[in-house]
Amino acid sequence: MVGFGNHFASEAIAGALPIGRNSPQRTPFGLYAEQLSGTAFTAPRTENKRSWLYRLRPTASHSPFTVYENGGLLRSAPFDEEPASPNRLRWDPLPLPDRRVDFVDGLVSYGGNGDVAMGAGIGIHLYAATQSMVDRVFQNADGEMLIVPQSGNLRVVTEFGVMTVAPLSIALVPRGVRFRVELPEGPARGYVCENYGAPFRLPDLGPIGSNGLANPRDFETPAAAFEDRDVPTQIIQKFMGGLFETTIDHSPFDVVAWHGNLAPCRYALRRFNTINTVSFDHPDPSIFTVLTSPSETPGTANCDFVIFPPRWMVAEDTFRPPWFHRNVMSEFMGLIEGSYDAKAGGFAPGGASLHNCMSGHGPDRASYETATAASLVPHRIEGSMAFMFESRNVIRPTRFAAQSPLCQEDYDDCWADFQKAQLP
Ligand SMILES: O=C(O)Cc1cc(O)ccc1O
Ligand SMILES: [Fe+2]
Repeated sequence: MVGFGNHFASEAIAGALPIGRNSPQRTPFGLYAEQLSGTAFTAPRTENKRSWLYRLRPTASHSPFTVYENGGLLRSAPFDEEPASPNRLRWDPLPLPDRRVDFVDGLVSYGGNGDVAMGAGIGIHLYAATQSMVDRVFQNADGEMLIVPQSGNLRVVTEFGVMTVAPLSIALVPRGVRFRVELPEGPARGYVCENYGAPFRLPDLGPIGSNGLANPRDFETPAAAFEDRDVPTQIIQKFMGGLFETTIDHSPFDVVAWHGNLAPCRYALRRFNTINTVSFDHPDPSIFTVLTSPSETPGTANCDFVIFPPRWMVAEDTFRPPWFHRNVMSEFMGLIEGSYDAKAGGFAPGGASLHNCMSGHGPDRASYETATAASLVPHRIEGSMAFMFESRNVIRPTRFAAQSPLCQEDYDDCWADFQKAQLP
């Protein structure tokens, strides 16, 4: 079903969805009606998100959660394992584990900001998984999950239905929605932005007008699909930064029908309507925002999800790659495929970089030299997809990220030995 944030109605069995009311005295087939809220009941109508789920058994029926110790590298805000540092960081790609690890156990946190307890900030994770989740599901009370596959297809089974998500697509799973990640074609790797703050939404378009960037109808939400499987199923819940587990005696993907505007969706990044200069100068990358999680300060995002898709570069008398800059916002970047126009080397698909508040960065020396010498004919950037999680607050690396051998010790060298400008 298409449309970002639309009000959908879907039933996997005809007649399962109550008509004209949410909670009739007796529901069709004796299904259990359950409301899932994504915003406060009293949030303004334009922001309000909730869905009604009609399921074989109530979610409420379960025994207490106990601590889940997976010894893994998943961390949460506040990110205070390492002292804050203004240094620029870049990482080689995260290798696939040589053992059997699923999506949940394969999450490795690189950093983040804010505080889960305050519902503010983000957690940034990479995943590297070699096996499907089997009879276990994940539920995140701390935030919604923006999943950015880099290699390997994911089959994301959710309470609302099933989505196949391939590299160059993203999936957005709302806070609290249970899901299971299967790897239908083998190992998978990618990035996750765990958003503790306001749910991601489409950015305003201002003078761009009523179309462009990510168009609402290109977001796809699965139709209702359910499992009627009475097998022990482990629920792993992330709550206030910790992982907890309980086991129920059936699949929680037992939602036969649902309606509402809170639901998972996927989006193919190649559908992005990239808008850029047709005259001169390199515009600010906000022109490439796919989704934004606003903060309380207008125009100052808790997180922007920004992509750098294939596009024509036509700017005249312009240094075309990203310029040198110092940004009040903090920038975590990843690369899905190809190469990035500000970095001639060292930023590989599956790798990552972090340029925090006021840290000088920009084109490396090789990119600078190429771009200042290039003939400014129309040029197409092809086969490349970088992205950025850009946040109003400093992104603190985890101990793993700061101390891992993947962290490139020589990153600063890419900006060494620029020739001094020559005055007349
Ligand atoms: O630092 C980066 O590479 C991201 C970025 C890209 C761009 O086109 C302009 C500014 C910016 O921060
Ligand atoms: Fe930048």
